[in-house]
Amino acid sequence: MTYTLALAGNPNTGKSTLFNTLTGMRQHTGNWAGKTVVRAEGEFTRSGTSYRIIDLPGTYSLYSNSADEEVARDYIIFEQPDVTIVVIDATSLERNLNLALQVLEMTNRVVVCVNLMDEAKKLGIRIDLDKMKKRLGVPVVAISARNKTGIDALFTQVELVASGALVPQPVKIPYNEDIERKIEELEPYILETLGTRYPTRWIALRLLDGDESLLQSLKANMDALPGTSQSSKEVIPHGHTVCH
Ligand SMILES: Nc1nc2c(ncn2[C@@H]2O[C@H](COP(=O)(O)OP(=O)(O)OP(=O)(O)O)[C@@H](O)[C@H]2O)c(=O)[nH]1
Ligand SMILES: [Mg+2]
Repeated sequence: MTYTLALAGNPNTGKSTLFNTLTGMRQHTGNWAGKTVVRAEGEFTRSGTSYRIIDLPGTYSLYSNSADEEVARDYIIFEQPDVTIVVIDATSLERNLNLALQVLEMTNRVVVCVNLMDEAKKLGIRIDLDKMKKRLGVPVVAISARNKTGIDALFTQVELVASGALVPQPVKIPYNEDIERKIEELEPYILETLGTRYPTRWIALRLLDGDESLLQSLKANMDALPGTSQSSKEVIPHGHTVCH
C-alpha cells in the first residue's frame, strides 16, 4: 500500500525543500501532460509506510488564472491524493491562509504545514497552532524544512489522515445568502449528474463563477472514465448556461 501525497502552497513557502528532504535521490521530473509546467514526483518510506509525493507548482490561488493553477487544481480534484499537505509560510500567514482555505473547499484530506518556523521565531512571531487547528478543522503542524525539524510530527498527522484513522472536518466557508441559495439549488443537480466523486459544493461555486477551464477539465476527465453515463457527459457543456 502506497499513499499519494501532494504538496500545495504559495510560491516560495519551502515545498521543494520539504520534497527534497523527504525524497532525497528518489525523485524524477518531467512536464505535466500538455503543459510546460514542471512536474516533480518522488517516493519514500517513513515509519514503514510507503509514500509517493507530488510537488505541485506554487500558486496564490486555485482558480484558472494560469497553467500552474490549473495543474494544481486538477491534480487535487481529479487525482485525489490521499493527503494534500498545504505548506504555508509562518511569516505571512494571512496571505498563505487564503490558498489553504481554497484547498479546504476542495478536499477534507488536508494537513496544514506551517513552514519557516525558524524565520518566524527570529521575527518574534508566535503562532497559536491549536487555535488554527480548531478554526480550520484540519491538523496543523509547525516545521522548518530547511532545518529538518518537525517532520516526524508532520508525518504522524499525515499518516492518520492517509489511513483514514483521522477524518478532518474542515471549516465550511460561508458565502452571502444569495450565493448560498444558488449553491443549494445547484447541489442536487451536480450530485445527480456527477455523483459523489467530486466536491459538490466546490463544483457549484466554480459553476457560479462560470469557470470554463474547470468545465473543460471536468469533461475531459469524465470522457476518460469508463463507467460515466452519456447523460452526465452531456450536462457539462450546459453547466455554464445553467448558472447564468
Ligand atoms: N529559513 C528558512 N528558509 C526556508 C525553509 N524552507 C525553505 N526555505 C527557503 O525558502 C526558499 C524557497 O524554498 P523552496 O523550497 O524553493 O520553495 P517552493 O515552495 O518550492 O517555491 P516554488 O517552487 O516557487 O513554489 C529557499 O531559499 C529555501 O531555502 C525554512 O524552513 N526556513
Ligand atoms: Mg518548488
